[in-house]
Amino acid sequence: MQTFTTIADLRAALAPHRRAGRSIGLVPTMGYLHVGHMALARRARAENDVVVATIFVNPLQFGANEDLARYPRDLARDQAMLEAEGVDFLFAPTVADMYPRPMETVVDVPKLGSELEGAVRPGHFAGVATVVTKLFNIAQPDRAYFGEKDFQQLAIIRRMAGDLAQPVAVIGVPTVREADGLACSSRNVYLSAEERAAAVVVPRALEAAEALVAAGETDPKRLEAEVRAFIAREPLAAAEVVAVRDPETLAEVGQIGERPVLLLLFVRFGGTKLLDNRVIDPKILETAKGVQR
Ligand SMILES: Nc1ncnc2c1ncn2[C@@H]1O[C@H](COP(=O)(O)OP(=O)(O)OP(=O)(O)O)[C@@H](O)[C@H]1O
Ligand SMILES: CC(C)(CO)[C@@H](O)C(=O)[O-]
Ligand code: BAL
Repeated sequence: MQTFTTIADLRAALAPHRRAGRSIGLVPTMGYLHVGHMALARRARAENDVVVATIFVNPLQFGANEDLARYPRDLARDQAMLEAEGVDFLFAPTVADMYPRPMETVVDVPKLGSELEGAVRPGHFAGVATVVTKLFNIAQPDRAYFGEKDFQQLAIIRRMAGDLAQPVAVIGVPTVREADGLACSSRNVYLSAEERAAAVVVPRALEAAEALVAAGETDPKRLEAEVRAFIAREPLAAAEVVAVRDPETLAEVGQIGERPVLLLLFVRFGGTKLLDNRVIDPKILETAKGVQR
């Protein structure tokens, strides 16, 4: 695997492959990689001739009081992990390589980007959309891979790529979890031992919600309240976002019944944010009940 830090060097490495008609898969990350990132890399490896991973802790998507300076980093370990997955090129620019002058241009998906996590982190999703557009322009991939754990981010990137006719297929990859169900996340390293043990309440809350829907809950507001109460039983957890939404549009839903719904969680443990979500399909739950009977 070759590592590049400048836009020009990555483009020069990709040019002969593009001329030869080879497909390019892109895996954008902020580094400090874990098995969730590896699932993205593996999928990209399986579906493309050339795989490019990127590691860039993007200042545009961090708020003034967020963890930009202390975001975990370990380039040597990340390189070894990507190499083991058969990634061809790593693009790991510095902030000066990526943004040689202050960015004047912003890509924003303002409606989707200002609610849920976006309401708690103003400007965050515009920073994401802007850097992802720039990464698309730099690598010009045929396919780009993003985790479903960051469900709202994936929805925003899909919408952006569609609205702007960006010539890339945006592919979502299912969430990879630790043994106890907690979604793998780079920021999990911030958790103290007590917080890590308590964090299992997040996947458990998703399971509890599914059980409530299976038992007949149809009111999204009541389900949200029940999930909030479930999380509140864990004293170290502070639920910022508990939302039942349409999985396609992220719009609010009137009733849980015919169509699948998304339950989206953003829960803080101390200063650490954890995201998780689950698509709950009442029809499948109904069928499963029938099979058990
Ligand atoms: N557990 C996971 N399973 C699948 N994909 C994941 C998982 N965690 C992260 N990803 C995806 O990897 C890509 C890069 O994410 P990022 O580098 O921010 O990692 P992260 O673990 O989500 O970090 P953070 O803890 O900062 O949110 C994103 O598309 C993200 O959705
Ligand atoms: C997509 C991304 C790499 C853009 O900086 C980041 O938001 C992430 O790691 O999810
Ligand atoms: N994984 C999403 C990137 C962020 O929280 O900044």
